Amino acid sequence: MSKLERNWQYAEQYPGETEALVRARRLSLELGVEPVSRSVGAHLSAVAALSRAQAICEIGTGVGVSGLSLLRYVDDATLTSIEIEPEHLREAKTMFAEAGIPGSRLRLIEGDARHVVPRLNTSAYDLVLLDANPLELLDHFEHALGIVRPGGSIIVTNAFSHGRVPEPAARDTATQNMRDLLALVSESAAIAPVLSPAGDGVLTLVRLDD
Ligand SMILES: C[S@@+](CC[C@H](N)C(=O)[O-])C[C@H]1O[C@@H](n2cnc3c(N)ncnc32)[C@H](O)[C@@H]1O
Repeated sequence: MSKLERNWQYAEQYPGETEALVRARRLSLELGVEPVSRSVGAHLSAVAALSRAQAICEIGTGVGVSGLSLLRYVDDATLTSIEIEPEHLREAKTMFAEAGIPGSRLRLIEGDARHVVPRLNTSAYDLVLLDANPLELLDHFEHALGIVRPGGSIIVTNAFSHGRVPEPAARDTATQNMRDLLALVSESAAIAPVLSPAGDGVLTLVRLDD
């Protein structure tokens, strides 16, 4: 194992998780839904806390690992979470309830985020997480830009597209979408981007003040 791989592995094993997170992660893996990794979850928790997020939106609820991470240190935040698969949303509801998150802090919406997000309030969210279908990434990003407030952040998971983004021979659509997004935000005067190698890559984008 190279030094970089050892660093990466150490970082993945480092964060402690709550019992609720451990339970949700186990269920997610059992159901074949890829949850955010431990270090990515810790990143989500820390960004939400650092930005004192009150209104959070996530696209791709899955079984709730990312949602529980986003809410971990922000007791007064509310989470709007959108999921297209009824079964995933049902399991996530159970995970949130078992974690003791009151229903008043959750708005769980079943539907296609490409139709749901454009109906949400504009510039209303402190933090938006994109963790859904990579083939729809550019649509989700455009809609996320509409709902995040100036000074707020958008976080994109799987920014290495399972290791393919840095691989020049990889030309599949999901990988190309991610490369297009990385290029777009690195050239934008309206966004401060940071790409972290946590998990399969986390891209954090701060929408600068207008
Ligand atoms: C990688 S999983 C999300 C995992 C979750 N964020 C977690 O860490 O526990 C992606 C999820 O996005 C959902 N999804 C895919 N396309 C979607 C869309 N257009 N709108 C809403 N959800 C979508 C999938 O059904 C799946 O549950």
